[in-house]
Amino acid sequence: MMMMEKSHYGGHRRWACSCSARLVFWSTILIAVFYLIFQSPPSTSSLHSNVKWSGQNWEKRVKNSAHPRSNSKSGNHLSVLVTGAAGFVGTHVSLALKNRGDGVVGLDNFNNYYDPSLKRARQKLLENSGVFVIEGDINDHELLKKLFDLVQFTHVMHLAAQAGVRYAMENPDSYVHSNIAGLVSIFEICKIANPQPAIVWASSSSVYGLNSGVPFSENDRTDQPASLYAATKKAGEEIAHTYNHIYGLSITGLRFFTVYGPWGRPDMAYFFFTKDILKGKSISIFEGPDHKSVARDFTYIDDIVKGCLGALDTAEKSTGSGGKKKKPAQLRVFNLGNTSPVPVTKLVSILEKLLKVKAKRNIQPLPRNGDVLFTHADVSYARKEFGYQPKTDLETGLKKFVHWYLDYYSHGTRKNSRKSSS
Ligand SMILES: O=C(O)[C@H]1O[C@H](OP(=O)(O)OP(=O)(O)OC[C@H]2O[C@@H](n3ccc(=O)[nH]c3=O)[C@H](O)[C@@H]2O)[C@H](O)[C@@H](O)[C@H]1O
Repeated sequence: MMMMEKSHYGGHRRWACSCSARLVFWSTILIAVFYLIFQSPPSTSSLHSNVKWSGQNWEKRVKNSAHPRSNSKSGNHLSVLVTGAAGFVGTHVSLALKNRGDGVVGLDNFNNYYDPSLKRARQKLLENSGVFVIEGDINDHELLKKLFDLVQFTHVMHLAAQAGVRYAMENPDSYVHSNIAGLVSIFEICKIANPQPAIVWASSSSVYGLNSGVPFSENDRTDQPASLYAATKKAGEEIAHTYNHIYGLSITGLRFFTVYGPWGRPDMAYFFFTKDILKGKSISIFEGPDHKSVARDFTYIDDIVKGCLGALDTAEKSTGSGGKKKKPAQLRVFNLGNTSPVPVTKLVSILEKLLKVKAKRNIQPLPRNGDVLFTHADVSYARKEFGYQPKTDLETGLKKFVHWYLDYYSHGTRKNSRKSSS
């Protein structure tokens, strides 16, 4: 009996306990839900600005980095904001500008589209050369405002973008976010800056889409893009026209043709072919209908850098102020290619020779995922305007790439087991 009573009493207490525990549990959940619904979380930008983008030290670093050397080799004394500075082209262009004495501030969001540790390594390289790279997004208006309040940039080299033609089918939003919204965000801040900087930005050879007439000239049609990537770059060129027309921004678009070289992008074929050949993994080589070879006008990074600097140096000043245009401003688009397309099969043969490893070739029909059959640049306009003349053939350029690749990744595995990305 006693036992029963005890147990009854014990049972009641357990019931009461579990009841109040449940009450506490559900009220916590309820409070959390209310909090999530009715409290807007602090914006990431303000969070960041408190932590990373303020303080005298931060401002000093920005200003120092932006300041051109008085004995600048170019004699131009540019102060350039380079977006996408920890990217492949961004790193090389930033270094070249800094080395000749121009001021450079880098901006990069270090996203994980490909191995961010490669971007961090590039950042280290830049910081060793005196280029401060700010971690932030081109869509962060508050950060851009802060930067433009601190520095009177003479130029913006806008290279931040979502790259890759095939990835657009997996993640279309990121192309709209970076290549459309991000571009508008950059134009908006430049539009209200006083004085307005001149802008040079990365368009793409992919705007030529399904065109069949070669070589591709800037005057050719660009209304048949084969990928969303290409479509966002084409849209960017139209948006550039609008900002030039309404606000007097001086804008130059550069159509890059399959840029490769040391510190390159791991999502590009020459890069992951190298990785896979070394690992003994098979590589897919695309071919066109009737076994037609697919070819690209592969362009070495040093040639592209020269083109970027040429475009910056010949960019005229913007003509607007206070958000209003005073008179017509410069609007240009240039092809920056190598002018000699090479079949992808030949690219693979060169890699085999340099790596001394036979590739396991898996020939596949070109998937309908954004790729085009061939690209080929006519660069006569860039040659005329700023003496652009590509000098590096594919074999010479790949040799330099392979040298860097082996050095970078063998050091990585030995010293800090850095993984090569895919
Ligand atoms: O000029 C540009 O505007 C673009 O250049 C670059 O695009 P692409 O020219 O397509 O380079 P990339 O992917 O290296 O493929 C190279 C070749 O390998 C073939 N390819 C590719 C993958 C594969 O598995 N097999 C294969 O044969 C493939 O069919 C192609 O023929 C940039 O990535 C892009 O961001 C943009 O800047």
